Amino acid sequence: MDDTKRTKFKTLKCAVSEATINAIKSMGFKYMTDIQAEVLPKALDGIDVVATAKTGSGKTLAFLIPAVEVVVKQSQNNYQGTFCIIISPTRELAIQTYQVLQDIISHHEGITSALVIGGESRKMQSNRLAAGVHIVVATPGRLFDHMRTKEFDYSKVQCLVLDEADKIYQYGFEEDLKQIINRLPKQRQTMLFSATHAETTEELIKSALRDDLHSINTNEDNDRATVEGLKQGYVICETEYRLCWLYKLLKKTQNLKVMVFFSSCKSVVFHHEFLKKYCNLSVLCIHGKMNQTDRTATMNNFYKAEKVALFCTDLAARGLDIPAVDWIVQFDPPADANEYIHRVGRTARGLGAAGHAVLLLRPEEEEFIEYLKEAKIYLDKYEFWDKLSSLQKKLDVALQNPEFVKMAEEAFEGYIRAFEVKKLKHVFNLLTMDMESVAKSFGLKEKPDVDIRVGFSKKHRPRKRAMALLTTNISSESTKRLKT
Ligand SMILES: Nc1ncnc2c1ncn2[C@@H]1O[C@H](COP(=O)(O)OP(=O)(O)OP(=O)(O)O)[C@@H](O)[C@H]1O
Repeated sequence: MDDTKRTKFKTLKCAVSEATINAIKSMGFKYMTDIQAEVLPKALDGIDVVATAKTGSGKTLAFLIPAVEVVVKQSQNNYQGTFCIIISPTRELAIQTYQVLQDIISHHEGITSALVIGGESRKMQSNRLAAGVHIVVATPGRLFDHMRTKEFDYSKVQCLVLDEADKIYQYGFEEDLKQIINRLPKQRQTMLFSATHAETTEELIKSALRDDLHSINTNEDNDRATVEGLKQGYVICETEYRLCWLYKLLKKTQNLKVMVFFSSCKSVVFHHEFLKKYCNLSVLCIHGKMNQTDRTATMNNFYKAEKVALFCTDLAARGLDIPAVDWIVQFDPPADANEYIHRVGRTARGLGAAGHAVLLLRPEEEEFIEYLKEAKIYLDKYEFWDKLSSLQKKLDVALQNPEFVKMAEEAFEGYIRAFEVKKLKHVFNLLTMDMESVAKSFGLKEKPDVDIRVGFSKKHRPRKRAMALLTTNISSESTKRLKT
């Protein structure tokens, strides 16, 4: 859309304080994005809102502006206390939202805020909360911990924002969130934001929002699910050459900012160790097993970097707004279309932005492209490079280190386990997977001794049907193959 057809933030002057308008101006924004133009008038009127809009469409300001204005309205009354809570599914997203909030409130006098996330000092957070900060940005687990203490008085909360609502459930915070919602004052405004809509969101809407809510979905009118500025394609690669393909890609993109998605922490660790230490490439990594200090430091480095690759799990896929990411590489396939959308949403963000994405698939997985088409995601087929460098010598050096061998074996296991939880079993088929080739793709000469039928972690335990398949229906041949 050309800017002349867009609505200016200035038009909100009657409902938004001058300080907020000035803050938006200093952030460099003049026109509202579609979702902002739809949400802001309603939300500023105190109406409950459910908003679904593409990644990078500007949802953060669509809820932060009304949240700040709730506090501004209080300035005439008794100004002490927590009036707004914003809940994010991941610590990184909470940190980012908190930073944007600081940009807005820096133009206001006396509005206070706190960041309440896991991995950081409870005592310090508790002191901030006891002081009655106006706006709290939090992850659900830690927020609920504080709500069970006497120090945190949340009885004045008038506005609750649930950002990336479907993911809050998916990350296992369902119970915490239910308890939080039950404890908060019933007379409040609730806003729920997401880029994709999951069934669980419906349940949440029923339990947390008022009946006269306003529902906005700027995705519905579009004939494609991803943003216009994104050029996206896929590459078919034989399993055993996957690592060589990644190496070549990183060599070719050395002057760019790239995010590479993996399905397990262990896979991130293995690929990071090999490509950084043994291939001398410039690579960062982030995953859920790292401590919070390292996670934050890595994200800060990646924010600032102009050219580097970040290896990550889907922890980093949601909501993060990193400047100028050139390429999104999905080295391991996403679980479904929603996850695809969130991953590629880390590039081509904001009005008129551009970016690239590539999805790597094994030949058996090509049907996934049809499935994406049904979800209005259209990918070009990219040519595979005919020449890949052999990494065997480098791998042989690395494999002399027993710790590296352990990393490779764990990454192998992590890769397979990720398939257990994928819904599209006929596309991501564990039963027909050639485990020898998978082992080779982790540099291993032989399949490690991993029995994928036992020792399922709770999170990865397959549903009854899948378990029955694994234990009874499969032929002895495939049993042998599975018991790698
Ligand atoms: N009105 C605007 N004009 C121009 N750029 C904007 C505007 N509003 C937000 N942006 C920029 O667009 C980018 C994406 O915004 P934001 O992070 O809020 O997207 P989002 O919809 O929350 O995405 P996701 O679903 O991935 O979390 C940010 O860099 C932000 O600064």
